[in-house]
Amino acid sequence: MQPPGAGAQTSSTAATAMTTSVTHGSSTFPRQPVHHTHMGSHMPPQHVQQPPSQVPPPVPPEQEVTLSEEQENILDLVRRRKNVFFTGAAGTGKSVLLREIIKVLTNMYSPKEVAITAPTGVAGLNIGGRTIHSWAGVGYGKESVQRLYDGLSNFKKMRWRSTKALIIDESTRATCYVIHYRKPFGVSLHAGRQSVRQIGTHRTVSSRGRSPSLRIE
Ligand SMILES: Nc1ncnc2c1ncn2[C@@H]1O[C@H](COP(=O)(O)OP(=O)(O)OP(=O)(O)O)[C@@H](O)[C@H]1O
Repeated sequence: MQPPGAGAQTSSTAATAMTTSVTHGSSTFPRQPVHHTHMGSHMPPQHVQQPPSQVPPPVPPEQEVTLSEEQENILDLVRRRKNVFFTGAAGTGKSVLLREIIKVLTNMYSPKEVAITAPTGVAGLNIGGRTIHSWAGVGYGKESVQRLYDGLSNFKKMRWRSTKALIIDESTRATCYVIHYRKPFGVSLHAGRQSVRQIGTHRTVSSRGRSPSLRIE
């Protein structure tokens, strides 16, 4: 699944493993190019086998992860402040990569400047975040931009303005967006350059014949 306007450009690494493409200036937010990556045909899904023993094994301490070349390439795009969309089949290492992305972003910016979100509460909790609707403070997001904006509390407006990077982890769709903001949200809203037109669910968006995904324009 790709947002509207996505083109295709083969990545320099692992030609069979993933493709990377960049969108330019369509009506889809963000306006910055978005790198689209499909992860992992070289990494087969992993099936965890439970040991036959009755005694559960001790929980190992969190270990340093050595990322695969594919994961490292995507992380590098994030380090270079590129907007990234990545997807991949189950077990291809998206969650491991996302944890590293969060570490990089919270070092690059500050933890308060990184919004970690997901379309559902459970998914949000899995990554230490919250729902995109709750973070944005827009409820179901069905109203016009102006009404949504007018309904934001000062606290929420401040949160929008101070956010430097937005992560939307659509784990149920095996996709993840990482979006850097060069301009503060609030200013952009006022300037009308980058605006929230709609934050909707699959149903509200697809019923308008657009991308079947949570979408920010
Ligand atoms: N770079 C890595 N080094 C070692 N193990 C890894 C690496 N990346 C992923 N794994 C392991 O591969 C397995 C699958 O990874 P992960 O859970 O991140 O995949 P996923 O794509 O998020 O899967 P799902 O879509 O099912 O949630 C896990 O056991 C994880 O620890």
